[in-house]
Amino acid sequence: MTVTTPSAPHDSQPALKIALLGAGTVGSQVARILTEDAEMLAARVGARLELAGVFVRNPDGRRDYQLPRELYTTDAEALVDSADIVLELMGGIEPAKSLIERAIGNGSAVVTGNKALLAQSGSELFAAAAEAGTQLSFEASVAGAIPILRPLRDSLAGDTVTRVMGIANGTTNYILDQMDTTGAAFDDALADAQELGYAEADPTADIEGHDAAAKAAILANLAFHAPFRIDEVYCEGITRITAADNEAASEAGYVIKLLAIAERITAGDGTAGAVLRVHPTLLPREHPLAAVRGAFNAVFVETQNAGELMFYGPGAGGAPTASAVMGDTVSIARRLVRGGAGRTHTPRSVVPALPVGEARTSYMVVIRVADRPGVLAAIASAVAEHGVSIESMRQVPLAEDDLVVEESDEAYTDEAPESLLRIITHEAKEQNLAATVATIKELDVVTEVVSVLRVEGN
Ligand SMILES: NC(=O)C1=CN([C@@H]2O[C@H](COP(=O)(O)OP(=O)(O)OC[C@H]3O[C@@H](n4cnc5c(N)ncnc54)[C@H](OP(=O)(O)O)[C@@H]3O)[C@@H](O)[C@H]2O)C=CC1
Ligand SMILES: N[C@@H](CC=O)C(=O)O
Ligand code: NA
Repeated sequence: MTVTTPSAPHDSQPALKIALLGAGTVGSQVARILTEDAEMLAARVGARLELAGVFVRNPDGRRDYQLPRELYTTDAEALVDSADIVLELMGGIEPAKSLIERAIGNGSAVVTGNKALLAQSGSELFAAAAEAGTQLSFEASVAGAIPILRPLRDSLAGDTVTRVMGIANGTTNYILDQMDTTGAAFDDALADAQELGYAEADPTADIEGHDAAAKAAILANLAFHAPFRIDEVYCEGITRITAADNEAASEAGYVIKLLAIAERITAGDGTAGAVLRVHPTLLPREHPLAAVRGAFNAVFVETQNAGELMFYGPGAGGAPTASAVMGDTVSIARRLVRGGAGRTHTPRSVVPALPVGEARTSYMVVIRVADRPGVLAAIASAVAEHGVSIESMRQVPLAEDDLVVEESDEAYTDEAPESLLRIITHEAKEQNLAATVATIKELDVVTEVVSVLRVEGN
């Protein structure tokens, strides 16, 4: 599609120059909105939003939404220096960080969706924007189109947020949902997510949990008004999930979701802090998060006064994310027209990140055991040894053809039939649960640890 930039609405209106860095999945949709909705935006802002240019690697590349060729440039510095508002939609750390710093140094406002950058260098960028008296907005960086960051920073600023838990990565939710509902293979579902524009340029960030971890750090930063970085987030992706995990989840009435959790806790030594964690998690099928389909996201926020809030909507995709970018852009543009200092985010609280072992959670452990007297007692004793109590234990005899009997292994004779034992623990400290699994693995009545997954929402 090729459009000519429409004649500027209301030439008498002042114009704000917009620099667009990146014209991929999200940037091309922002270009579309700036072009097709120019009249509406000008009326809403009180000034025209004039696209000064688009920085890309390949100015002759084909785009989802094609602007006139002369708007595309590889001279990022000149473009940034010409703009009132810089929209950074490139991704990656460099040159995005240097260009954002350049824009802030010029006193220009910045809008970004770059969660990887903010989770690594957000504190210094927020400080630079505050020092320059300009605005750095980033609603698109977490949960796509969902307005979650502004409510955390502003609407809930007078409350105390104690926990944030949600599905914050659309690509992995799409993959898990496709595998759960259609039996799709992992690789096929990932390829679809990439085709649909959900995945990062390098989808390893999605499937290994790094994208969700970056978002957990940003959510915690705004929820707890304290700086957090991605290297303070415990992170497990979905690539370790096995068919046995999926079978165990389904058999027990659960669904597996990749959850990002940031929670205020007090450690065993009395230190008040926060644990930030991302990992595959079992949710009861009736839990609201279990019903989140496709690339949608949903975030639960627990607070002292407002109670529990839930935010839901598209977490990925060009147009939904562009909506969040444009929300920040219009908000900034209105302030530039009206005058006044930019709204900055300067996290002042000190909330130390605590090790994941201090978190309280529960586990579902599925093991294969020899079916003989004393097995349950041995398991119960191993669990109790670490101060963990069992919520439920279910034994399922294994049919003969379920057994893979190795010739050389005398333990697997006809005299010792086996069964699957599914244990769901009560909530306990992560470190005690992990120690319990390690002890169970060593028991001679246990022939295999089939599945170990954390459980939420029981
Ligand atoms: N996709 C999504 O659903 C969401 C994405 N985001 C974030 O938004 C940002 C953009 O994502 P998305 O649009 O999907 O990414 P794409 O990979 O689709 O687009 C990236 C764009 O930036 C340009 N670009 C990248 N690196 C450079 C460079 N070194 N020099 C010049 N141009 C460069 C590319 O140019 P060229 O086209 O010439 O290669 C391309 O136009 C990322 O930070 C991402 O994490 C946030 C929320 C949702
Ligand atoms: N790759 C990300 C894009 C949005 O942040 C995701 O899948 O959520
Ligand atoms: Na958002």
